[in-house]
Amino acid sequence: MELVANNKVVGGWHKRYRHASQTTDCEMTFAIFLPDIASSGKKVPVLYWLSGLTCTDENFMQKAGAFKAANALGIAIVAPDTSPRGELIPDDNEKSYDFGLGAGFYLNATQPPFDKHYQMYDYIVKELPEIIESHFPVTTQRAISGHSMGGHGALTLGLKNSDRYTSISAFSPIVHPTRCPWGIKAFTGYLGNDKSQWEDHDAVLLMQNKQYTTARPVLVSQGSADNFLDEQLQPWHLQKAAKAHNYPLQFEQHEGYDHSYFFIASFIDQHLAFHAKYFA
Ligand SMILES: N[C@@H](CCC(=O)N[C@@H](CS)C(=O)NCC(=O)O)C(=O)O
Repeated sequence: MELVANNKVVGGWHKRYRHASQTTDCEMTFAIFLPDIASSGKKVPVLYWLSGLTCTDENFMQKAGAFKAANALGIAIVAPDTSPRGELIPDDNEKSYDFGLGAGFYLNATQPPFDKHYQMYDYIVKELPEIIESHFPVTTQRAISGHSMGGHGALTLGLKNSDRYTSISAFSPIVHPTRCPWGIKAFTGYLGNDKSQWEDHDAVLLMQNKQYTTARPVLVSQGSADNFLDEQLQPWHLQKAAKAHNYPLQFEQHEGYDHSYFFIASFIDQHLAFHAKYFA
């Protein structure tokens, strides 16, 4: 693992690492925030943060303003990239922002030419935690959160791996990707035309079909002035599924907030406190 950035912040450390990933068969970069108590050797729990379309590990670390609260709560935060990267990694022919590089959708692609490297599900759920837990002073307590495409990732990975994550949260998530343009485009490209293969990656369907062993608590925050709300995000589908199945979903709509990191920066402390409750 190569250390590519090392910044002291609020008494803790922000670090970026590059490493060869066996899962995505390319070099990957991730960032980790370690609170100050980790420096004295105390092991801390980890929140995995999954970013949205066009992002890298840097967006959250630079814009969310999560360090002070994470430091006070004694939580490490890991922010992976949103897709495999590099010259040889296949991209969308049109180089659009919502498919290919920067848009891995946190699933294992089955369709060539994407299947070789776009294995983000296995990278996030298996390979990355193994790396984190063997190199850093962390416990095996994990929570998962994310934004937009990363909110979809947090919900689907969290629901499907309720033995691995104690709580789940999301900002402005894509909740029903089998029914919105971003999801349909990504699932067609990565998973093919057989829609039965898509169901396993749709938070609403996972909730409806009770595809979880333990109903881990979920917090979802959504801004009312989000320009993707009606066409892409449609959180009411998740609210309806949760209600129908008595799933512990805490859904909060916030007036006037948009889709940006200004919204995330406004409520990240609340999300961190939510996760800390279940780490305890
Ligand atoms: N039209 C936007 C769509 C992408 C977008 O809004 N991305 C969100 C996640 S879905 C984001 O976090 N962008 C990066 C940032 O704000 O730092 C663009 O082309 O950048």
